[in-house]
Amino acid sequence: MVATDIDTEVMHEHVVVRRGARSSLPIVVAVHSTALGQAIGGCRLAHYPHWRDGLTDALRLSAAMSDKCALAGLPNGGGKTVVALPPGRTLDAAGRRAVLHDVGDVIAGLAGTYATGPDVGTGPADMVTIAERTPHAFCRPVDHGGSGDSSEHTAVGVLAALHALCAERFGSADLSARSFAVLGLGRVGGHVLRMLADAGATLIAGDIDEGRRTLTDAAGAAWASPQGCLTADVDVLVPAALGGVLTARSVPTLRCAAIAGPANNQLDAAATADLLHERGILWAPDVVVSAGGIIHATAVELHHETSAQAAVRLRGIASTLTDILHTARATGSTPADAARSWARQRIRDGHR
Ligand SMILES: NC(=O)c1ccc[n+]([C@@H]2O[C@H](COP(=O)([O-])OP(=O)(O)OC[C@H]3O[C@@H](n4cnc5c(N)ncnc54)[C@H](O)[C@@H]3O)[C@@H](O)[C@H]2O)c1
Repeated sequence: MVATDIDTEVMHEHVVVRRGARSSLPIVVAVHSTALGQAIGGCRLAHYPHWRDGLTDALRLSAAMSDKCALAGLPNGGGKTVVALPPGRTLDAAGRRAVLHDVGDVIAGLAGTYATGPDVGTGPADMVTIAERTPHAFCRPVDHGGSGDSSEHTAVGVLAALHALCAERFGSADLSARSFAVLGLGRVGGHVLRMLADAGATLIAGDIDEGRRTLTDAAGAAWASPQGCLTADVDVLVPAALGGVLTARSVPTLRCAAIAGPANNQLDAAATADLLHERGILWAPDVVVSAGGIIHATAVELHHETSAQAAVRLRGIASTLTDILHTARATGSTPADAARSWARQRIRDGHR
């Protein structure tokens, strides 16, 4: 069959499914696209009912990474590693090391077409272990020559996106004039809350972990339950916990005017973008908003740029989002559709 442009949008270039030689665990590495450059995407170590569910996740997440890289203007494509742990399976230190070496061997066999980083279930220290088998592992700790934890850079990107979103939705990028509900106060959400407080914004925040209340106290924010936060009567909702928070059930309960946050995969389904659009809630696509960490890490570690050059790329999130929101407004489409078209066009151009 002759490959067409449509095929390159949906087909992965290379997918490896391997039983780890040391761990006997199923390892999936999906390389979605190298049209713009080396494919990148984190290593997910998570429980799945069946390894095929891990394969499905790897295919979906690697395709989303292609969009994320294209929208971030990175010379990279999308990939993903998934280690599918059987239900209830735990790993001791030796077992973890074994599976990370197995992952490193699979990546080493890809001749540099793909590099991995941290994701759900893995962190910078795990990248050091993978790097014992392949050089294609980034986001290692600073004392191992890497750029370390990316959450603060992700938060900087979120702030850039919030400026652009407020300018489009409210006619002013001034955050001190706006109210925000930050849902999830983990590594990224905690930074975002502090930065919004520094900008003089009015704040509500919540987390399933009551221990995070100290962060709201320090930021002068009001504490709310996760549900109270989600449905707060604020200008902007900032999803910073897990994905899937915007659904056909939750959208009718929202009282915000706009949404932008770092949480990945905020929409439970593509059609939920239409529901937000119908309600007049302006949603900033998470693939654009959450890219700060990967932009910084790849710029510094893979492309050997200075921190100053990386910072310029990071601030570019604001202009990218502005372009997407303007396109969506001009064409009457959703920001999700505008972002997808933009990304696919860049990837197609890269194939030519
Ligand atoms: N860390 C990064 O650089 C980065 C980069 C891109 C995207 N993201 C995404 O941003 C989100 C946050 O990442 P993180 O690194 O801060 O994670 P994290 O694990 O440090 O924090 C997540 C927080 O959400 C809270 N939480 C979990 N379920 C919740 C719920 N139902 N309601 C309210 N709070 C809940 C947790 O208690 C925790 O405090 C994730 O979706 C992640 O995939 C993170």
